[in-house]
Amino acid sequence: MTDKRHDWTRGVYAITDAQLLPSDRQLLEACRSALKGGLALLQYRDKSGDLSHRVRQALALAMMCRDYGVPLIINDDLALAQRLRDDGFAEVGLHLGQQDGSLREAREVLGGEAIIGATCHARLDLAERAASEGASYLAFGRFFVSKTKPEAPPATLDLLGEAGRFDLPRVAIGGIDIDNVGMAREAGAELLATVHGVFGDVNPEARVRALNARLAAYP
Ligand SMILES: Cc1ncc(COP(=O)(O)OP(=O)(O)O)c(N)n1
Ligand SMILES: Cc1nc(C(=O)O)sc1CCOP(=O)(O)O
Ligand SMILES: [Mg+2]
Repeated sequence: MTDKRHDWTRGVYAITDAQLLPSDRQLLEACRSALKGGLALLQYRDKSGDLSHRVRQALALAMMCRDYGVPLIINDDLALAQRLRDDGFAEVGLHLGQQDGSLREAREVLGGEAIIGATCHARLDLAERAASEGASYLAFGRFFVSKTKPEAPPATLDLLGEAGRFDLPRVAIGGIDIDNVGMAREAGAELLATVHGVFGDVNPEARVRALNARLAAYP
């Protein structure tokens, strides 16, 4: 029998953006389009602080992601991830940056199976710590010029090769797009995370397909 479980550890990791997708309708249409293109992971990233808005949008995305068999990752907010998991969305995970609370605590709360990612910037010491605290993947960046977060600290691609020693999926983030996704993959990133590379276009599905086609050249 073939194993049809979704492999979230390789491929395109799309991240939503409230400036690019301000309404519920825009967010949901764009995410459905991106999911049709074939995502490994989708992250809900919303800095509004409006709890009811965030719960409503995250719940709608969790339902949609379930239909496509793609894990939804909640940015920053352990309580929201926990709430969705308590509502039966067992595929919901969490992404934590360095200022977003304890990874160890998140692992305890969400359990051993949850996908929990960690921002490591350009630092292997942060990666080492995240790995020891139970991270499921390690995110490095920013590698290229980012429209979403131009102030993020820069990183160089050789870092990705060095991070292979942690034996966890490596995420490359920051300005990832069609012109450089192959370079980031070749340098060692299994997951290619992008906001503008997917949602900066009227046709996210076509963007994801194009990114996946580039990645297919690197088995
Ligand atoms: C996959 C991925 N990698 C890095 C980040 C950045 O997280 P963080 O440093 O906490 O910054 P914000 O996204 O919260 O502004 C991410 N979200 N996803
Ligand atoms: C959210 C985020 N974190 C980054 C980091 O380097 O930690 S770069 C970034 C923005 C990614 O958006 P885009 O694909 O449009 O550059
Ligand atoms: Mg954060």
